[in-house]
Amino acid sequence: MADQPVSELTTTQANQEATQLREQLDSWRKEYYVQDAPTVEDHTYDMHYQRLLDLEAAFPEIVTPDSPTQQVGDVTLPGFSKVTHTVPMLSMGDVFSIEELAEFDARTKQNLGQDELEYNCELKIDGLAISLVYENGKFVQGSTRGDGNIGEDITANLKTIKSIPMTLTEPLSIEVRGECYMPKASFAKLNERQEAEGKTPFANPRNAAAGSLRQLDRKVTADRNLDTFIYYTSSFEALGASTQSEALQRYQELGFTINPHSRVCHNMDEIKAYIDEYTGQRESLSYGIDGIVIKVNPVSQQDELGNTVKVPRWEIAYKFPPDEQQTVVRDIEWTV
Ligand SMILES: CC(C)(C)c1nc(N2CCN(c3ncccn3)CC2)c2cc(C(N)=O)c(N)nc2n1
Repeated sequence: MADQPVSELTTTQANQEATQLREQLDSWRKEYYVQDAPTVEDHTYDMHYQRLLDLEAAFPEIVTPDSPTQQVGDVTLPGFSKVTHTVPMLSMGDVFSIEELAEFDARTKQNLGQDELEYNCELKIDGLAISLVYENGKFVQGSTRGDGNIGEDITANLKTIKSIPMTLTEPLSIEVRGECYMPKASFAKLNERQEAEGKTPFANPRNAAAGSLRQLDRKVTADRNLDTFIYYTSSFEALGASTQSEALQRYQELGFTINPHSRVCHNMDEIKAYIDEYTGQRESLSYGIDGIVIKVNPVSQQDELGNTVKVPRWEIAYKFPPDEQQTVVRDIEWTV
């Protein structure tokens, strides 16, 4: 039935197929949103969702109020209230080769009318983005990135993470962002326990961190040994920093944990050296990284470049090739 054109179906047939689709979609949503362990690609989910939309459009009488098509917007888990990010949490443009990175460098120089730029290079931590809000130096709210505009309030869970300060060293009212991640050693221990208890192991540290953060029971989160690196604030004026590298120092002074491997680079050669160094160190780091983030260092130039609808023009993520091809791609790169 599923591949029969909707126009050839009877109402009964459409209703039967729609009911099956709703059950299938609901179970996939539960895997994705509740267990953080999806078993199908987004594309598969989207194809079935579109089929249900087509059926319900052709046969409006079969629509049910609990149909996934009737739940508007991003589904938040029961028990987590929504948080609207006052400054949207943008995503990141990404490139997969040094050549594309050189194009980003050339384009950015041209946009700024400069022939030399200062970048801040950072490891791209493989965790999930969080937002932390402080009022007069007190932690008041924490949330997930969600869809960039609306996330889930996970304040109680974030309070169990040792690297998140409840009080800053200065009474600032700021919102900061960073990556919450699970160290590799904690991930291995957690999966041993999952298997020992007959539970499904997590696919990777990122899923484990997401699943641990979005636990309704904060005691479970507390037991997962999560950690954070802070890298951004939407309240730059409150910070008193004029570059990304100075801002990182300020986050540390305020009591946050920052990643110790950031480096100011002045040209593509220095950026390439940084990428090569940390491509080689990847396995030895105690946490997962999936690339390098290159940011224009002066905030004034970041503001001048601005953002597109989805991503800042002043930063790019260089993504490592997927593990299985890593050695092959790396060899080719060495001959370049
Ligand atoms: C604030 C900016 C936009 C410059 C920014 N955004 C980031 N991200 C955005 C996209 N994010 C995202 N997440 C889920 C879906 C789409 N985008 C996840 C964080 C950064 C992530 C890392 C990292 N991982 O180590 C980092 N050192 N710096 C970042 N800087």
